[in-house]
Amino acid sequence: MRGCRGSHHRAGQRPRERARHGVCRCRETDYSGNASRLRGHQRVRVAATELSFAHSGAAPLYSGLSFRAEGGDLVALTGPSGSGKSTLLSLLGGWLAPTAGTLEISGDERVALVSQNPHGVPGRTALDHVCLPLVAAGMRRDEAVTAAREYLSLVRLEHVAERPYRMLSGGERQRMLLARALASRPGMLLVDEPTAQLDAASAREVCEVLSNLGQRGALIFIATHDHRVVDACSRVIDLLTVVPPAAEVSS
Ligand SMILES: Nc1ncnc2c1ncn2[C@@H]1O[C@H](COP(=O)(O)OP(=O)(O)OP(=O)(O)O)[C@@H](O)[C@H]1O
Repeated sequence: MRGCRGSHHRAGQRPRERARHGVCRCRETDYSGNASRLRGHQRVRVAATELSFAHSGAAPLYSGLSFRAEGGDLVALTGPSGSGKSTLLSLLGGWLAPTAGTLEISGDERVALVSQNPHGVPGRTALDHVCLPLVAAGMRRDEAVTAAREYLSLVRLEHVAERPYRMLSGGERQRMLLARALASRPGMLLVDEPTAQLDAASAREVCEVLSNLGQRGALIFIATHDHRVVDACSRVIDLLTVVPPAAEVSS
């Protein structure tokens, strides 16, 4: 296994290429099917220093945004619509580069994104979806099935493992995609508005799952408007206060 290199995203630097579902430049060869441990990677650390970002031709979304976070943190990104929550996820994922300041990421850089609108293959089962990143990473199919069942159980979906995607509810789809993202064993998990499309009961289930995931060692950033999601998080970065001055980071 080869270690991940740390990276700086500096102002003016081209965003690096990165696969959306947690494939990094290191080789991950140790798949045992045990869903409960992170192997061979140091916990990710993120340090944003005096970060500014503006989309081309637009006013800055934030300037002077500074925060630190590391594996095990469950961080809510809050702020009104248009304050730049999804944009900050893209900066953290390396798909955008800061306009000024630095975003330093070291340790386990593997990243996975769960987007706001769940997508899946209608006829494929939940189990198939979670197996995919495991098989793609070289795991044998039978081992992948065992591991995928563990990830599904982590998000309380073992009972729908054999159900096709088209028959899953909105909340089940979100949780299944969280399980699939976790199956790629990211150091950092980026989640965009996980409860936006959900009714109260499904949103509560997703919050409970997110709260448990925070204890697994990955660094999780969640862009959200939902106070229930914020309550499930251990830290909050409020972008309301960085349009444009300084971020308020509370524990
Ligand atoms: N590619 C782009 N080019 C120019 N402007 C963009 C681009 N992407 C987003 N924006 C603008 O940047 C601002 C921040 O968008 P972003 O999606 O990050 O906000 P948000 O806080 O996640 O919003 P919401 O809560 O509504 O999802 C918005 O005004 C949006 O229109």
